[in-house]
Amino acid sequence: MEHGPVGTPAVIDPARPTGESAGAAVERLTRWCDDFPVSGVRFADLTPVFADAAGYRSVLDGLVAVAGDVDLVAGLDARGFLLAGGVALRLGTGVLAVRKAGKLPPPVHGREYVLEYGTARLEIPAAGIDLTGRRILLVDDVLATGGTLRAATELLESAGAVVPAAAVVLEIVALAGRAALGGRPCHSLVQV
Ligand SMILES: O=P(O)(O)OC[C@H]1O[C@H](OP(=O)(O)OP(=O)(O)O)[C@H](O)[C@@H]1O
Ligand SMILES: Nc1ncnc2[nH]cnc12
Repeated sequence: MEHGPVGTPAVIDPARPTGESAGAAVERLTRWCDDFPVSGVRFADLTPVFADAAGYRSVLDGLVAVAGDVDLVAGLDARGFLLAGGVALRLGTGVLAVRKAGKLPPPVHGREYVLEYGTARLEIPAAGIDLTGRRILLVDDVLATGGTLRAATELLESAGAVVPAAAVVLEIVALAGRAALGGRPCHSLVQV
C-alpha cells in the first residue's frame, strides 16, 4: 500500500500480489484465546487476519481457488459473512447470509445444531429466494466440531439447493469436524 501526503487516502493496487500465503497470514495474525467463550475452549479469532489487507486478500485468494463450479456463495453468521461477500464478488455470483436464529423476518427455514460451546440455530429465508437447484459454496472462517457447517449444508439442501463443497480458512483438526461432515467435501486453507 502506498501513502500520499498526510490526509490523502491510501492507494491500493488490487492487482499487486501480497507475497504472503494464507497459511503465513493466519499463523501471523490469528489470536488464540484461552477459555473463550467458555472455560476449556481455546478459541481461534481470525478477526485480525481479515483486518489486515494482505491477510484478507490471501485468504480470499485461497477460498476462490478451491471454490469450484457454483452459482451462489453462502456465508455463516458472523465471520463467514466477511469471507462470502469477497469470494462472491471475485466469482461473479450473488451472496447469501446464513443467519443465526431470530435475525430474519418469517417465513424461514431453520435448523438446530450443537457447537463446542452450546447449541444454536441457523436460518435462511423461505420466501423471496428460490434455492431449488442452486449450486452453493458454503464459506466460513473456522471448522471446529463441524456442527455449524453440517447444519448449514442440511438447511440449504432442505431448501432444494446443492452444496458441492464447503471452504473454510482454518480447520482445528483435533475437534474432528471433518468426520461430522460425513464425507461431504470441505476445503480448509490451513490446518492446526
Ligand atoms: O465447527 P463448529 O464447532 O460448528 O464451529 C465453527 C463455528 O464456530 C464459530 O462461530 P460462532 O458460532 O462462535 O459464531 P460467530 O461467528 O458469530 O462468533 C466459527 O465462526 C464457525 O462458524
Ligand atoms: N475453538 C474454536 N475457535 C473458533 N471457533 C470455534 N467454533 C467452535 N470452536 C471454535
